[in-house]
Amino acid sequence: MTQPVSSRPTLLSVNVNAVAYLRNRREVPWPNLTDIARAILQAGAHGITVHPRPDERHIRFSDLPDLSRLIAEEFPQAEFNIEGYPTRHFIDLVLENKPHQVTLVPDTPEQSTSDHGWDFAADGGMLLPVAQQFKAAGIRVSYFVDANPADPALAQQAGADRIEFYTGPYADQTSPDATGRELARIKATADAARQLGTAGASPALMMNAGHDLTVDNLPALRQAIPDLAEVSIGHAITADALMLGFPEAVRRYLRVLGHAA
Ligand SMILES: CC(=O)[C@@H](O)[C@H](O)COP(=O)(O)O
Ligand SMILES: NCC(=O)COP(=O)(O)O
Repeated sequence: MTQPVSSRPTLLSVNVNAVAYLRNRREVPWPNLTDIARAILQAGAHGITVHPRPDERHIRFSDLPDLSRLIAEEFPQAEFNIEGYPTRHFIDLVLENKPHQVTLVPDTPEQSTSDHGWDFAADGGMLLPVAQQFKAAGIRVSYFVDANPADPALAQQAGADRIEFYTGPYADQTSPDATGRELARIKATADAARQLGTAGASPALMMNAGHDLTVDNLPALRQAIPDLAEVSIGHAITADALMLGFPEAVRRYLRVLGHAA
């Protein structure tokens, strides 16, 4: 079995959907999404994630140019990651706003939040030309996947540069046994992704993770996947920020992810 390469620190991308949700309660421009994203990046986070949904219930399509410009002009080393289902409108939004990474998620418009990864047997044929279009524009493609060892190879066939583990089933368990079983599934899927790097010409698939991650459930996840490249975290870090402020909340997550912060 291919061993994890190293236990390098995992990068932190902060999802600002929840901040936009709060702003949208009123017809006022605060909390200001750009100012919050700036504070997050100044505190040391490595990137900003947004998941615009078709009803614009949190991220508005008009937020994307502002965030893209903030990163390009003030934090050129940071990563902008846009998540979503690849409708024609979403594809155009991504191409216009040129993030470093697009994470394709199989959510239907009415879904309240993400709750599963791609079914590559059903959707791989549709996804490949979409991935090729993004890659031709210089945008890295990541697919949201369930913990299933068959999926990394299928994701790669569908054009993936990376996969993002859907960590809800791991994070949301309440018994240690069930948590351990979910973690073992993620670990087996990570092993399968690493194997792709040894299978010949195909490059290794790097691994991201996200959904319901917290300072409490991250350490075991990192121990299971020492080469986890990036996590995107929104709901829990925003909850922490309400108590601590974003700069201190970001620094707490950075410490848990192996960074000196
Ligand atoms: C893909 C994923 O797990 C996150 O993007 C999550 O779904 C955030 O979306 P909401 O903020 O709309 O719940
Ligand atoms: N890709 C996952 C993400 O961006 C944030 O998910 P959550 O922390 O809000 O559950």
